[in-house]
Amino acid sequence: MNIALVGYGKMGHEIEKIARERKHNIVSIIDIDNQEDFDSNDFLHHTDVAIEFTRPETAFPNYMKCFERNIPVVTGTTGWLQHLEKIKKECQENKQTFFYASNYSIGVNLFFALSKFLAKMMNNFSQYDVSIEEVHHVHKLDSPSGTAITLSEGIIENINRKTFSNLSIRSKREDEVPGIHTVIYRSEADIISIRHNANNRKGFALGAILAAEYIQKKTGFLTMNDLLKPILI
Ligand SMILES: NC(=O)C1=CN([C@@H]2O[C@H](COP(=O)(O)OP(=O)(O)OC[C@H]3O[C@@H](n4cnc5c(N)ncnc54)[C@H](O)[C@@H]3O)[C@@H](O)[C@H]2O)C=CC1
Ligand SMILES: O=C(O)C1=N[C@H](C(=O)O)C[C@H](O)C1
Repeated sequence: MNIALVGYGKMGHEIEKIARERKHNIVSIIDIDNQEDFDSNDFLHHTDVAIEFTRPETAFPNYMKCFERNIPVVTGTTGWLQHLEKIKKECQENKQTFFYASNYSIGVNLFFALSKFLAKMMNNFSQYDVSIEEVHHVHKLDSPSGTAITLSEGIIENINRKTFSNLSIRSKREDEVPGIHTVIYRSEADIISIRHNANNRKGFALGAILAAEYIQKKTGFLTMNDLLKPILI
């Protein structure tokens, strides 16, 4: 598979390593200083997928640049969801290919499923109040994290008494923490919590490559639910 990396920061570098281990080719690397490479021969004619990890405000313009050139996109950038409907429309009306996950780690996606299952049970136990905590490195630009937003959606879908306005999400920024997410249920009598703690960025990078492999010859708006459907209960 021929990959273009859009964004060559912490995630871009990690994805490059895993892509090469899996014998994929990196045909172009586009960062802030070489935007003209969106019109290079390699990007236009030799790219099977663009893997985009940049910044909240640059993500949507980058997606549009890829769509204008009919290049499929796998992205993990968070903090751009105000544009979600426009992206879905592009996929539907112009047959573009777009894969987004707020978190590509397989472990986090198991954690999402576990959190939904717990929320479904907690719908019957109103003595518990639920909240989310997330901790990330000090360089993170968006808050709350994309992962915390996905966790909150899974909880709100399953607990009738919970809405976006009464579900508390606490965000902390500390040192170089790759990402910790905790869902906490507190009652007067006890506390139940479940946590995912990323040791490094390898799981995010591998998941993004798996998504890029998965979307080959597919069109539409795709997520980890599509990728993991055969293996998640
Ligand atoms: N979905 C997931 O599993 C994960 C998502 N992320 C998200 O991915 C994004 C990137 O994370 P990191 O790599 O840690 O950030 P980073 O700050 O290390 O790297 C971002 C890179 O994008 C470049 N960039 C800025 N504007 C650009 C533009 N217009 N075009 C191309 N490149 C541009 C920067 O120069 C930098 O090299 C963040 O939004 C973060 O929240 C991070 C880890 C996992
Ligand atoms: O910025 C990060 O680093 C991460 N961002 C994603 C998020 O916002 O949830 C995924 C992961 O937690 C790392």
